[in-house]
Amino acid sequence: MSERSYAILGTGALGGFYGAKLQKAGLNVHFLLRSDYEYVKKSGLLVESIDGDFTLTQVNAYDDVAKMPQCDVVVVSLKTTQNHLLPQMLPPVVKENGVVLVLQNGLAVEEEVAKIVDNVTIIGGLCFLCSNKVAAGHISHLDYGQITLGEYAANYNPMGITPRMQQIADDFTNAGIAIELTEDLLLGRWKKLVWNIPYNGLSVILNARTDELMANMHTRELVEQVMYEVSAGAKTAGRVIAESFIQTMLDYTVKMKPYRTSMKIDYDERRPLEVEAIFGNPLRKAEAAGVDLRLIRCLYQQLKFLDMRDG
Ligand SMILES: NC(=O)C1=CN([C@@H]2O[C@H](COP(=O)(O)OP(=O)(O)OC[C@H]3O[C@@H](n4cnc5c(N)ncnc54)[C@H](OP(=O)(O)O)[C@@H]3O)[C@@H](O)[C@H]2O)C=CC1
Ligand SMILES: CC(C)(CO)C(=O)C(=O)O
Repeated sequence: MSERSYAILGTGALGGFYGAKLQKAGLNVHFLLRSDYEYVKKSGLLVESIDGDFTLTQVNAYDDVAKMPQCDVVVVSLKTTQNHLLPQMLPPVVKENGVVLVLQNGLAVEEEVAKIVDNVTIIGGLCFLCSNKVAAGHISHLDYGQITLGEYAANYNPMGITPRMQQIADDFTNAGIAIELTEDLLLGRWKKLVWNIPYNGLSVILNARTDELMANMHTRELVEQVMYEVSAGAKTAGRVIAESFIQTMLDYTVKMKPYRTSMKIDYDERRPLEVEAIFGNPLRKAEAAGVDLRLIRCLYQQLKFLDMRDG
């Protein structure tokens, strides 16, 4: 059994799910909560999952990072809209030579983390997970769950497969979470954006689920065009996304259960949208390389309007 301790910063749909699985497998896990703190401290966490439901009647729950022990691995699972809190949250909770594991969607979060903490390994994880928090301490895992891990280095230079990645992968695998390792985190992040940019954006702008976007020939074509533009964005960072990958993402979504994307759920719940991490950062990176991603800019501008008006 691994001796590594884990801190989960943001016990929601994703952090609550993976953190609960790690604790169930016997790891020492510490959960930071906000509105659910009192409930979870008293009653624990319930995970309803396609892989089998389970309850953790006792969890280490905290409402303040200052009360948490320093941990070997700190999982960042807040929405990126809360990342302005990371400079206060991360330093007290991560051990010297520990790991910060960023499991959020979007681009360039690892760069932000690197400005906040020294002497730590930063690993990014691309999560193919469909999970929602449906009530206090109650997570509903609907589909998938695989994480692709990649280690961060300055300028996103590819790091290959490192022993630290392997150790974390072992902990997650032992907890029943499927893990893939990537030698190039930046390529992994752009590949994840091939899905998130068209579906998260269009689901909000057009008030549509993934199956609706794929069933209509006009939106199906638009999704594909946006995917190709994401691939053009990746190219500005020197990363090549194969055409076959775009086809795979389209096929994967057709086969997916009709899904309300995470951004659509946030919009419907009147929560802030992760527009900057998922759309703004890729746009700015491409722009800095002299390329204007016009379709993505058009989605960005509409999402900013909706986020400011309704969020
Ligand atoms: N859900 C999914 O299936 C997937 C999510 N992702 C990504 O994972 C990240 C997390 O998303 P998700 O889990 O869905 O979001 P959630 O909103 O469900 O979870 C975030 C949690 O962070 C908590 N939180 C926010 N601010 C604080 C604070 N100051 N102190 C303590 N806790 C805080 C929230 O508490 P409160 O309950 O009070 O709001 C919430 O429970 C996002 O980047 C998302 O894009 C990626 C792939 C799939
Ligand atoms: C790809 C998917 C559906 C699950 O990982 C997702 O990232 C999202 O809804 O934001």
